[in-house]
Amino acid sequence: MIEAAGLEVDRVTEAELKENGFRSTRKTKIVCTIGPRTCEFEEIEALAVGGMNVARVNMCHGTREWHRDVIRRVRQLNEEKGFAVAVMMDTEGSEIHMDDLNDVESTKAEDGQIWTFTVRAFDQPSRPERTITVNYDGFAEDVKVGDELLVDGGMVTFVVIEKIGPDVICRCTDPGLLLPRANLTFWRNGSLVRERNAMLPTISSKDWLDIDFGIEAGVDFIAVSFVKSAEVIKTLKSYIIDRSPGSQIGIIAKIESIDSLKNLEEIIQVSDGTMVARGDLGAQIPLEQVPLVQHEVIQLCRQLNKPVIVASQLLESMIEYPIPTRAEVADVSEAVGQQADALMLSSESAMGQYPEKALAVLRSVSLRIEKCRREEKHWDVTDLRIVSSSKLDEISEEICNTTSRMANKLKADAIFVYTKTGQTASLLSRNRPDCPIFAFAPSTSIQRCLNLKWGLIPFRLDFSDDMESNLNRTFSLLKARAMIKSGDLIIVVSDVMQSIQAIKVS
Ligand SMILES: Nc1ncnc2c1ncn2[C@@H]1O[C@H](COP(=O)(O)OP(=O)(O)OP(=O)(O)O)[C@@H](O)[C@H]1O
Ligand SMILES: CC(=O)C(=O)O
Ligand SMILES: [K+]
Ligand SMILES: [Mg+2]
Repeated sequence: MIEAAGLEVDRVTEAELKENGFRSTRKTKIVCTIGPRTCEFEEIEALAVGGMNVARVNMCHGTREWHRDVIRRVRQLNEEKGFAVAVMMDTEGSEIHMDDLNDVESTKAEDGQIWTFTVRAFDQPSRPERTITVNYDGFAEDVKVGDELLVDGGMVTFVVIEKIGPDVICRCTDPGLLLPRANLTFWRNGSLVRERNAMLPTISSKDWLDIDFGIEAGVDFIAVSFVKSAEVIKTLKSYIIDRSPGSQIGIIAKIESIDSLKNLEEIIQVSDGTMVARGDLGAQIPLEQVPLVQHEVIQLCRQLNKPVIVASQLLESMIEYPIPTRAEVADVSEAVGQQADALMLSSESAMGQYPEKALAVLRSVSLRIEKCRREEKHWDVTDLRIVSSSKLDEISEEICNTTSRMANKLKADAIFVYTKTGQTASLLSRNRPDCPIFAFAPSTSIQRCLNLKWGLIPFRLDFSDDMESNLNRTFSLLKARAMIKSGDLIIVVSDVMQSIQAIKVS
């Protein structure tokens, strides 16, 4: 962390601020999935230099030791090199998937071939040819002859022709590559079958162990896969408070199960953020509905003051190619234009050939679209609903709304917010103002958590209840580092004092 008498800011952000000026600082945050292609210290560092705000580890893949090493490297990078990269752990969840194919990269299913899906486990040498083990014991009971079995939402399709005890015999009707641990859904008369498989726990026993591991390893966020209702998020939150009192771990609800859609508002309400996990979502609802759900979730999150991540296949072709397709650029532009808090790379950064180039595309598209919105004075006139539960909080909320409008009208250079919990910073971010929001928070864990939110530039700073002295100190520290200059117009708010100040830097 770069530290000058108690003021710490991300090294890359500081450089960007100086180079491009406040207004052209990127507002949309970037999450990168760390995988075999990006797990070494130098590779993670290259992503951090390229603008990664959050590193994601996916517990579907790799061992806990592997993840522990990655998390350690991110921490080390933050400490030694002045970054504030947050760590997000993503749970596996217990939806139905195939086995790891004994670690072969992929296997081809040809048109008309007969394959067996079974709940039996095999030792490597005894596995019969064209046999796939399924992780869910009730599988053979849930499916019926005539059901369609979709691998990865339709990358490969089978039809069930016979059931023999634990074995389900299928014929391939749409050939393609089977990938290790690919997700399986089954469809009857054009509808997704939700039978006993709908009762699978959102957090499996393996997930609980992973969560213990995550708490112990000090992750900043836990993303819960296949959330169906708000209950599971509440249970996890009380579990974490029990295990680790005072914990700042944020819980991200992944919207990827058809069951989550009828409980969206409650789920978002109890979570600390949401991810539109378009990969699995697109295997559970018709594809043409995925963009509509994305739009709805982004709007709802904004209303409920929660950050939202748009994930999966943003730059899928860049797994293999150094440039994206025009359609992918349009998709990224759409998510930035919708003002999602963050965009996420999956395979592109985990195992693709061009992780840094993919990151650069997200960065440049974000900057371009954000600039365009500013130039068009595309200010949001969205009526934000009141999220506070007490009158005092409602006053703070109103102050944040007014501050943002004021900053836009006065063309302020930045908003400064002194925030003990991060809440006031979040209420400002929610307004999506034109200028960047410098958020001063007392701990590095709050600083990292704020790094997921739109437009926030998180600093770590010890501050007191005396706003006058906080301001004097911050201004002189920032001026000394050429991060603000005389003549800049700054609007200041805090959760110490319910007031708005507009200050021209002298
Ligand atoms: N830790 C890891 N070890 C090995 N391979 C990994 C790891 N993390 C990711 N990958 C590879 O990158 C791919 C994309 O990662 P991603 O996190 O999107 O997973 P996914 O399998 O699509 O599941 P999810 O629905 O949770 O995103 C994976 O399918 C896997 O091949
Ligand atoms: C990210 C994720 O889990 C998905 O898109 O399915
Ligand atoms: K996962
Ligand atoms: Mg998923």
